Amino acid sequence: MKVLVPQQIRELDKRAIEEYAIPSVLLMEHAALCVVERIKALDFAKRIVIVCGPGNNGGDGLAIARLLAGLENRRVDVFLVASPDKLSADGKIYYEIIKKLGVHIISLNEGAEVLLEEYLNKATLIIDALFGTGLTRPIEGKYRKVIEKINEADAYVMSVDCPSGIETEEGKVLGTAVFANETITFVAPKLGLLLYPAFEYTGEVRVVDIGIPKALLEEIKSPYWHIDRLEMRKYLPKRYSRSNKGTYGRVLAIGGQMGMSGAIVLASQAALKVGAGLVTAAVPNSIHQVIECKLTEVMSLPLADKEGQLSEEAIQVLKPLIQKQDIVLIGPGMGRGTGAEKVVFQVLISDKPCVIDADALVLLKNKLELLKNRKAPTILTPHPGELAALTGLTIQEIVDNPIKITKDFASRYHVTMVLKTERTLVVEPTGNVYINTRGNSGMAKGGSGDVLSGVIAGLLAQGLLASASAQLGVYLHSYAGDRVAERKTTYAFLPTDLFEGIEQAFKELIGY
Ligand SMILES: NC(=O)C1=CN([C@@H]2O[C@H](COP(=O)(O)OP(=O)(O)OC[C@H]3O[C@@H](n4cnc5c(N)ncnc54)[C@H](O)[C@@H]3O)[C@@H](O)[C@H]2O)[C@H](O)CC1
Ligand SMILES: [K+]
Repeated sequence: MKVLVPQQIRELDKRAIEEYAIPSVLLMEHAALCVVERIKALDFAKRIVIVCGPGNNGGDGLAIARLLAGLENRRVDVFLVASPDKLSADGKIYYEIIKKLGVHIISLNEGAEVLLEEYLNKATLIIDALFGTGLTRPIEGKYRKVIEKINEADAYVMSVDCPSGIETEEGKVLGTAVFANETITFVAPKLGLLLYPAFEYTGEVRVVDIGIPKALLEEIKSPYWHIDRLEMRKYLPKRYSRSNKGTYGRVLAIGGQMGMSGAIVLASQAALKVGAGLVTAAVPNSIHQVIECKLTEVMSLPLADKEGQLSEEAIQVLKPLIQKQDIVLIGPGMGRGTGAEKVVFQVLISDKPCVIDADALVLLKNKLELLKNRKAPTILTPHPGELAALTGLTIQEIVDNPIKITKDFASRYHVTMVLKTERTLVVEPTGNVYINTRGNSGMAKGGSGDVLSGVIAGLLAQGLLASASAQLGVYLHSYAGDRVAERKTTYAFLPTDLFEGIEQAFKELIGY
């Protein structure tokens, strides 16, 4: 799904009004209807407090109050944190209506906070309509107090368009912000809502259509996309009744070292698990026996070894072997010795599509020109630490600016990047950015990344484009993680459990 920045939402709004003659108040009414529809689905929402700010977000809140006022068994109280004569034009319309309807409105001037606290404590649902996309400066004074009171209350909090205090372009908290249980956002997901730290405030995000003409939405260009089920279904590689193992691609997975046999086992098994036809794990001789014991369906190959890591001599065997593969995965558990570095060089100069992970990423640092000159599709799967090693930036710089830095790297070296964080990004060389919102803290564990690189490699081997392999891989992996966490909690799951989760992820994606 397309993700937009607030300025684009304003543009859509303006064009809907000017080019389609849709009165702005109609959009507000539509937005309010969507929120009320959701409120009606919440049985506990009997005592509702709506907190309204001065702009159109507050206007939405007043429009919601009008619709709720007509419902039985729901008590509605409105707190207006603005003087009525300074409301937006549409907000004023609703203010006049609800006043006439007899809705209980409390104007929140200095000193009325005690009253607010009293009402919030009795409420079962708080509607946060203080600020939306029009927030321009840090929250201070009475607004800060109101947000603090909302956060202290026990009631369920539903934010209108965004949690108040969140800036919706970069996802920053301006001063303070509402912690919502859910956010109903209008028109499209706003970029900021998907990013850190905002996503810790939004709760579940629901996107609703408020009647902006479809043609306008389709026309508007955005480099940002949310990785969601509908899109991912389209990427599922085809399975043919008339096929054999050669149909689904050969993967060579290079990695492993003494004391790290698990990483390459996980990665190579993951490639097979998502449908690749034939997978070979190429490992240093000293761990080959161990690998043979651990692997059943994956083939293995011992390579020349020096002190438990791959040695330079491994290249003689690897060079012809790479030519027989459809794709190469390199890095999991490989180590960073000089032999490993030579092997990375060999893969880079090959004409095979490849997935580069873990230690191999760090070894790329002095080979960036080779990376840039590759003709075959290349996918890099760093976490911020590995990207820091690759770029010479600090981890903090990457965490503060993940989109820009990953985009710059992807376009400069013509590679598809998968930046692994709690909001994993897939970035194409063209600059398109795909954001994943699934996954959980149970996946922050050694071995998870190895499964991911294997999954992506297995999809790439089946003929998907690099970006599609990366997006679908990230989706399946994080979806699997969420299913596993449901069964085992985020504490007690192991990356090997992801294999079972991947089965569920496929089933639900296919629609079994
Ligand atoms: N197409 C749509 O998506 C529609 C969205 N709607 C809603 O409108 C808001 C955006 O409304 P806008 O009036 O532009 O902004 P806000 O309501 O967020 O507030 C602006 C208001 O607040 C003042 N202000 C800004 N920052 C601060 C601050 N830190 N402290 C105090 N005051 C502040 C600013 O000066 C303005 O006066 C969108 O989110 C939707 O909820 C429409 O209802 C329908 C179409
Ligand atoms: K809000």
